[in-house]
Amino acid sequence: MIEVGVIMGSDSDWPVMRLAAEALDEFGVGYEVRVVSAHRTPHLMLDYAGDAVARGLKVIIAGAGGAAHLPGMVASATPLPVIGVPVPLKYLDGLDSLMSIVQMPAGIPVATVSIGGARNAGLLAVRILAATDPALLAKVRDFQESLRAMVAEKDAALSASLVAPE
Ligand SMILES: Nc1c(C(=O)O)ncn1[C@@H]1O[C@H](COP(=O)(O)O)[C@@H](O)[C@H]1O
Repeated sequence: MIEVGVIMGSDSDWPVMRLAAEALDEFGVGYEVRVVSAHRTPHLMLDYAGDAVARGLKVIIAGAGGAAHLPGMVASATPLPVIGVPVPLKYLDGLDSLMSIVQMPAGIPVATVSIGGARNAGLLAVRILAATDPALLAKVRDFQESLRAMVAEKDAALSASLVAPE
């Protein structure tokens, strides 16, 4: 079952956006990947956003670089939650993408993650779905526990590597 749409303004965004897909894979969440651009394919973008609910999508992750209008425009044309990923480009280090995505006008929310933060976008989509899916929620809890265990392990290894004071 495809529940998440992972879309991006260009295939050149894929090296960043694949991190969202990998996170969804880890949790067994079904998704599709599409190149959709508000600037280059405005009619496709409106069709994609307009059909998303009928096609069974629950969350859309939209990544774009530069003048990144895709996440906000998709959010304006669908009632689904939209997570925006600012993709860093050669110039301006992704600050342009961040500013383009994060400062939405009141009424049209986009949940913006950090610059290049596609993994967190995938994990946030999982959490949104998990709110109404007890089995997925249990997986999120297990994942959180694995993070806690990882930190505890690193903490113990660091402590053990330090020379004890006289
Ligand atoms: N920001 C947008 C939009 C949009 O917002 O509609 N469409 C493409 N782009 C971005 O242009 C950058 C360069 O694209 P190319 O590499 O194809 O020239 C990409 O990061 C893409 O997300």
